[in-house]
Amino acid sequence: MQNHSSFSLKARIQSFAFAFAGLFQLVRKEHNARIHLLATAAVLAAGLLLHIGRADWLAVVMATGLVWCAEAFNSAIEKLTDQVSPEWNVQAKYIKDVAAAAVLIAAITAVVVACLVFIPRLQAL
Ligand SMILES: Nc1ncnc2c1ncn2[C@@H]1O[C@H](COP(=O)(O)OP(=O)(O)OP(=O)(O)O)[C@@H](O)[C@H]1O
Repeated sequence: MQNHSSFSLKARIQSFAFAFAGLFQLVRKEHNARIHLLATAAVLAAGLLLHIGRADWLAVVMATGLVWCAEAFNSAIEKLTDQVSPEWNVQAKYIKDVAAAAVLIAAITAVVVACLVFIPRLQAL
């Protein structure tokens, strides 16, 4: 824990370092994150190959970021729940299922965006 009374550039830079370490841990430990990494690489490659436009890139980047955010929060909530309630508990089940639903919603959104962006491009080939 740090003293938050005064602004410190060093502390801000350290916060970024912690956040990047969290991202690294997410990819290293969470199997779903590796699937997201593959999907992100595939979508970026498809965007470059199919020369999608600026508005399409905006949608693709937003949808991809949404999935990564949801996965990061879901993983953190899972770990926190395991810490607070290691035994089977109906509330723990609810919390984990709803957190997982956030990833599902984000993933469905990303699939819809990918269909809207890429299907017309593929049809035009
Ligand atoms: N302590 C618990 N109490 C009640 N149900 C739980 C508990 N832990 C897990 N569950 C149930 O099992 C499901 C899977 O939980 P788990 O923590 O294994 O996540 P997961 O979806 O397998 O995530 P990942 O594959 O990323 O590890 C939860 O969505 C929930 O329904």
